Amino acid sequence: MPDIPAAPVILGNEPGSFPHSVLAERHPAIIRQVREAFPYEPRQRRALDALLANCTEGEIEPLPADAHDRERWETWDMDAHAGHSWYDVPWLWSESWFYRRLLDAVGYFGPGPWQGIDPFLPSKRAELDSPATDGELAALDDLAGRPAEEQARALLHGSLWGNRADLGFRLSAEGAEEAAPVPGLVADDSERLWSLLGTAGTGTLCLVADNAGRELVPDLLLVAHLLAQGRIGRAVLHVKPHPYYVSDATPADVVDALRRLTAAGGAAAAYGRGLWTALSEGRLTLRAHPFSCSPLPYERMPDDLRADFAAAAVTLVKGDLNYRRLVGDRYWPPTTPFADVTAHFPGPVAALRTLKSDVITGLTPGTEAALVAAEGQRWRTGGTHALVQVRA
Ligand SMILES: O=P(O)(O)OC[C@@]1(O)O[C@H](CO)[C@@H](O)[C@@H]1O
Repeated sequence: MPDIPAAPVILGNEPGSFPHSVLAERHPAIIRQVREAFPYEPRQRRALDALLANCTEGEIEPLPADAHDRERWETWDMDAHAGHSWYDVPWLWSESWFYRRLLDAVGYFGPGPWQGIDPFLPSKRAELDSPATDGELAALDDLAGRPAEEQARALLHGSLWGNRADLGFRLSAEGAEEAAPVPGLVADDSERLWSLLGTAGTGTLCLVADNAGRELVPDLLLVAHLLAQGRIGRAVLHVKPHPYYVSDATPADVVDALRRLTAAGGAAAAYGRGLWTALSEGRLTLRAHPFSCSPLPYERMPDDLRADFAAAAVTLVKGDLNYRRLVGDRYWPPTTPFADVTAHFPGPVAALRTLKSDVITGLTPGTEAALVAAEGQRWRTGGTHALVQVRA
């Protein structure tokens, strides 16, 4: 690891800051949304009310002794943070804790009849079934006639900007898409990414997915294209083991997306069938590692996950949250080299992300200055800029 001075870890305790607004406003809005989405029973409603009070005014309370994942959370710093306000521990930690406690409140971990029912399913399904998704899938018919190179670039672009389709983000950023119709890339290492993916590859691509629906669909299309073109021999798709950050993709969401593709007809269905076959033949593998929902940076990933990434020709890390976990959720000076903050990662890594939180690295001084001159600090969180950053 290069000797880079540590930057301050982001906490949520500064009123007026973006992290504070997530804890004080976004989380209560998510609780309201979940309450309305299902006919939850009185016990669950009481638990959601208790969570609302606890997450906004209370202290972190350790998981009960019989919780199925208590030991795991102990290794994930639970005891160190217990007794503190949600605002005073690392923001990354508080956010993960929120989703863990929300799933408890609705009975997701069971036992009981609500076990395994995804509280975010209605909003995920609505997005997957939307006319916007129809339009995106229909556009694949035109793309199918273009040269493979052009298809690959279009699909990479789709996967990158698909990251704007994040349902939690939309709760507090309505209108962001309209605000910047031609948003810019603040860093673009895509040529380096293509050189890692070669033209005749037998290697493995790991794709660490982010959101379901309109982000996961283009991610899957990209994987299907790379497999079909022989640029990779195998792909491993890392998704979340349980619902998380509202719209994050789980194995069930992958199945929904594949059904959506195969039912769409045309080129979309051909992609869908290709992926279906790849899964059944073991050329595409799903992984739902517990660490994917951990409140910690990837620097602390366990050995089995490290081995997965080490074996990949390249790991594509999608989205804002995964970026925060990849580089460390810290107030880095924006010109801190991306290669330095990702030196811990066990293989070539590429980040594809729209900017939705304060963390940023790898900018040139000129780019940072131009962004600040045009927008103050709004470019960091507005979701209107994106990046492709690669450490080979
Ligand atoms: O990871 P994603 O889906 O791109 O974004 C997740 C996100 O909406 O949630 C966090 C705040 O809760 C921010 O990091 C980011 O804005």
